[in-house]
Amino acid sequence: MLDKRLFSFAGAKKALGLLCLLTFIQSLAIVGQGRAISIALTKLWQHHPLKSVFWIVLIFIGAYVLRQLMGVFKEYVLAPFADKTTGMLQSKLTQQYAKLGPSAITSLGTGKSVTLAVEGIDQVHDYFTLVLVKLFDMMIIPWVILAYIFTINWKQAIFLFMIYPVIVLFMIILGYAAQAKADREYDTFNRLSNHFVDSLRGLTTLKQLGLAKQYANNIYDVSEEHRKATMSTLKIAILSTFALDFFTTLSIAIVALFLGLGLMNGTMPLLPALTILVLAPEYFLPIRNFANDYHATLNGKNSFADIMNLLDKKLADDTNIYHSKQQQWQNDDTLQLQGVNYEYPGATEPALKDINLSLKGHQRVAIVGTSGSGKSTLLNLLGGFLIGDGEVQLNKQKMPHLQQKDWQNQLQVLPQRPYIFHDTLRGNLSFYSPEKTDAELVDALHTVGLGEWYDGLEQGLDTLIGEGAMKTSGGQAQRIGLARILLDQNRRVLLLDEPTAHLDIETEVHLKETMVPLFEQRLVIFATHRLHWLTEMDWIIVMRDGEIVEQGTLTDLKANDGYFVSLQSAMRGGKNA
Ligand SMILES: Nc1ncnc2c1ncn2[C@@H]1O[C@H](COP(=O)(O)OP(=O)(O)OP(=O)(O)O)[C@@H](O)[C@H]1O
Repeated sequence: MLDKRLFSFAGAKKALGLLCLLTFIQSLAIVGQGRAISIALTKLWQHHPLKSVFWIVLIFIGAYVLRQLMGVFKEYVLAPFADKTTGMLQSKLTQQYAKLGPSAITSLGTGKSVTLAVEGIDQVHDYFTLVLVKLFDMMIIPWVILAYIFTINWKQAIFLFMIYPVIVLFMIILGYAAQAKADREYDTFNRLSNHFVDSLRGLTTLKQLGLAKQYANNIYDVSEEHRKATMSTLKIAILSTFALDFFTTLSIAIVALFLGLGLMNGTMPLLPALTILVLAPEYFLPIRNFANDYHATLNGKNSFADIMNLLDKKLADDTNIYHSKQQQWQNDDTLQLQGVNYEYPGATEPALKDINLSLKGHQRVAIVGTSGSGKSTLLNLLGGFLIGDGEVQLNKQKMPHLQQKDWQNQLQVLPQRPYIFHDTLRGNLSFYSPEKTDAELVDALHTVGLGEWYDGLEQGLDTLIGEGAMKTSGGQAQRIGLARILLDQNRRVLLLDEPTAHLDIETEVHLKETMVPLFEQRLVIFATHRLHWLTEMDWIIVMRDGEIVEQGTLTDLKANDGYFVSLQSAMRGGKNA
């Protein structure tokens, strides 16, 4: 019903303690209000003058006002707690995304990650403000009322006490049914978010392939599924409201019947009978309110659980084991992997199996293999973005993984498509090296072959680029990525994940001229399909199905006449190498 992790937040105990106190005062006000109206009505029924009920009506009004005021105060207590906690959750969640890295976002789905951090947080806010109040009402108000009724007529109190678990049982059964439906609704909503974001990002590809309409139908199908899931949750919600209303009304009717019989045969005076009758609906009201809002906040409960599970995900806490002697990767520095395996969460097969390799100094290393052989996974593992098992050594120093600050501070990464942020050209070039002057940035642009393009920009380095601004071509984005590397001479380990895979051969040839000089004085690890790069490399690692099947120099591998040679002939452009 309530996630225990809620109590671990700062201020939770104080807010909940206050909520408890205010609800208790409110329950006394409810009893006072019921008692006062019953006394007033009894007096009037017994033909007392109107004047005689003046004070008691005033007490009734006072109790009523107190009850409403407590309701308002409860919101005042809870709203700041919910605002503060959800604000903190949102910032922790975005920080956690950054810490978990791109592989976690990919497995969660970009759409869901964004929805969770925006809409999910709003749902959690509703969950906090609605459910907590109703839950405390349910835990306190009925029992104060029952205790008071017990002092008036213990038999009626026992009847009300006995009927309560029956209603709770109904609520639990319907709650379980609603939870299952709401889980499906939440699932389809997340799928819809992922589909929608995916199709927006891949719109160009979809248009090019003429699949935009088919994909739109696909989104329509998922949204229909979501609509149906929402409707079936609502059906359960309405059914449960009806069932609870029916049973509570029936229980009140039974109480009224016994009270009426008691009045008729003279065993029960009017005042206590009327007091019990007025208080009986108040006794059931909190559980009805809780059940009504419970369905509305199930998505908030699911989002809260998802957010907390993400925040509870274990991060590597041993990221400071490696201490590099120098700030820069030196020619005698070494990196070794022994028996390293990696399996993606939920995968049936490991993506990397028993990896053994040894790299040294300013070596240029290529990783080759067919698609899906594990090149990117190995590169991500070497960069410390994925953590596998097995032994890793940096400069003969053993460590459990490569998510080491001192190692990662030496890395530069050039992926297939460098991300161009929605920022000025200056910001996009210099966020790794903000100390660079404009002249140095312009120099770097000329070096990577963007001089002509830059000269044509009216606003120069102040030109806004990226999404929602001036678009850059694949080749231009790749050159901007290269300029970033060029500008940061401190980092001396270069990880390249098929940086030219999406470029035409002409652009690739031009880029190659700029890239090769960057390989000087660096440890270069280059995953590639294009075999013409291999002549630039000192060492080649050949992968198949997650394993390293061969490694050596190009000459050695050719002479071996093993898997590499058949791979080479299977790949187009093999003649280049
Ligand atoms: N995020 C992921 N979750 C689950 N499995 C994954 C994930 N990324 C890759 N894999 C699987 O791991 C294996 C290795 O993938 P990887 O991307 O490392 O291959 P690759 O050699 O780089 O392929 P390509 O040349 O096509 O980029 C593949 O079977 C792939 O399906």
